[in-house]
Amino acid sequence: MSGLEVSHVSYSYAAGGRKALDDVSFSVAPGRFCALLGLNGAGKSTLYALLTRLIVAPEGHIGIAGYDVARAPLKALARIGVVFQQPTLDLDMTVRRNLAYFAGLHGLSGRSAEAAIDAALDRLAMRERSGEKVRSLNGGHRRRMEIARALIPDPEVILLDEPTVGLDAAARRAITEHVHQLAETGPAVLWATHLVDEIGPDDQVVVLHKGRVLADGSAAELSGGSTLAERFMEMTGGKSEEAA
Ligand SMILES: Nc1ncnc2c1ncn2[C@@H]1O[C@H](COP(=O)(O)OP(=O)(O)OP(=O)(O)O)[C@@H](O)[C@H]1O
Repeated sequence: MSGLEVSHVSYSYAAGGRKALDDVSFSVAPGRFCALLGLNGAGKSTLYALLTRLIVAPEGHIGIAGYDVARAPLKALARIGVVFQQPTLDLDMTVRRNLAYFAGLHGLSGRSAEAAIDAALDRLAMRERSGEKVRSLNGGHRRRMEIARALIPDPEVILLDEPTVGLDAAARRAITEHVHQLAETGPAVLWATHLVDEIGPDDQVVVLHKGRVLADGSAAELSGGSTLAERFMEMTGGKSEEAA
């Protein structure tokens, strides 16, 4: 299987210190939407930093589209689309200029860049906004634009780190639906969240708590006879690292 593979990954920020990630293993198949469900401090952002090689895992294996992130980092990273928690847009450029700049970073220019930009904007229903300055967009449209940007290199794995933070309910729903539809077109999607209402019954769910994987299965399987929210509360005690 390609897609995303994480195997026995551990990480501590300080030598000998507490593990932010402790023997984490799971995989996401192509075409799957996987929610990485965890409270504050669970280790979600640390995992994303390792997947994107912002930091390097001393232990374990990370595979992206069949490439080992440690042994073939350029090939692996070229197949990832990332939406980080903090927006990174130039507010005074138009949507299209922002995307064109990013396309250039990926070696695309001219007609191939335009085609990739149009296709990405269409997938997020954002084409009609392409001439607007980012500053004039609302939070939901800015986020959609960042997701469109992540699609430009036609990634096989898409990583989103709590992409709905700060958005209202309608924008949250729209983005969640768009990304579920995206997964159906082929890429493996990893969506970090602490909000169970962003997860559908057929989605894969990996529950991360205090650096460990507590559960991995479909939302329906994990819910059992109760709701996913109840099961998540039972597993974690509803307490984040900060609150504990
Ligand atoms: N740069 C850092 N230096 C030291 N410890 C860190 C650093 N970043 C995170 N941690 C610790 O690592 C653990 C995991 O944090 P991480 O940010 O990965 O969790 P998270 O699930 O992304 O939480 P949040 O939703 O709050 O971002 C926490 O105990 C956190 O305090």
